[in-house]
Amino acid sequence: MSNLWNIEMNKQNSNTKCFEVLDWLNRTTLDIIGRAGLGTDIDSLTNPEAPLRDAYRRCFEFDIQARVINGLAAFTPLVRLLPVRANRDMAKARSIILDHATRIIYNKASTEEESSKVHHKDIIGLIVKNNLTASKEDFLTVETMRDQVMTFLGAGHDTTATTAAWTLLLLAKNPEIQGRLRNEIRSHMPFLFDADTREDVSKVNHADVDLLPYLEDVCKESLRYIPSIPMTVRKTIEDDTLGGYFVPGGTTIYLMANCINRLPTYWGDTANTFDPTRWKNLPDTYTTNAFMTFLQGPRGCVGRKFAEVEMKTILCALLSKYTFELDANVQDPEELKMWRLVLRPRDGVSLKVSLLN
Ligand code: HEM
Repeated sequence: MSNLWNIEMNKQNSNTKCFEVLDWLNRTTLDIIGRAGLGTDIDSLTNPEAPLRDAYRRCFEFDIQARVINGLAAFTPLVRLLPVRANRDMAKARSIILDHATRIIYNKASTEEESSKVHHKDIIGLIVKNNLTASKEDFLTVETMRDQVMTFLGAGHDTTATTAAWTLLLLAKNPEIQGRLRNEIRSHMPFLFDADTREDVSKVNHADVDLLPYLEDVCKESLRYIPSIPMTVRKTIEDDTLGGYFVPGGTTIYLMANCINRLPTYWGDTANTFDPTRWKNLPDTYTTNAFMTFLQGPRGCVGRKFAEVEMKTILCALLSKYTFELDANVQDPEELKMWRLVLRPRDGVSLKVSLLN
């Protein structure tokens, strides 16, 4: 991504340019989940109109018709049958994603013979390989594996891209936090700041983003402050009592991560402030379940560690090359938060990006 940004800057003979970073990050994380999760090159970075990227763009359309149809469909699924553009777009997007997922599985399966010899590292490669020797009960059908591919593609890129984009916005709003973070990255990974060494594989392979404590706190704080999945739904399986209220079995519960993550009851008076230092000084009222960005428990996000490492890696790569400032020509994206599967700004996140001196 940063190499492509440099090309764009060079075209304008400038060291500074405004980029809509959310779209760029979406393409980056789609390519990453393609390679790391599915062992396939999606190439949406070099080809912004790649069919898969286009399909996800359609899924997240924010125009008025899409908003009305999706809002109504939450209560009356029959609305999905109406012959309107928003439904046709969703159906087309679904068929493109299904088609890609099916092709990925068939490509993997066709190399089954060799796969027992190949050292697969991607998740689907490992699943296909495991299937070769799986017992009857553990054997996965092509349809099940295809659904896994679709889940990983869907769950595994937009969430991380949106969080990374919000983080860059928060860093642009807080230059002192951005500066402190860059200093930490410089002291742990000086090679990233030198054009001759930043892509040196032997150095990159030895770098460990989990060793940077302030980076950890910035990421956790950004994930707390703006959770990319702000709400999820569960149904109670039996009668229970919650916070003193009787809740009958079968009740639908809306879990509002964006509220819980900012409740002063747990986080104290500064709950509504973006402050990475809070993580070194949590109040006694804090509890693990006050952080609901990935949910908690056995049905929490299985990709949490992957997402955290991915986010940290992206931040190290970008902050070692650029500074980020607010784009004075656009409304503050935080004022334009909209929820459509993930909580993203209506017009994306446009930032002024400048090459570091
Ligand atoms: C910042 C990034 C991410 C956030 C905030 C996030 C958040 C979540 C949340 C809240 C859920 C539970 C949804 C529900 O049950 O209603 C979930 C589920 C899931 N996530 Fe993530 N996720 C992120 C990144 C990822 C990544 C990178 C992957 C894949 C590598 C991934 C894979 C999954 C899968 C497979 C599930 C379904 C788990 C299940 O139902 O048992 N997620 N995620």
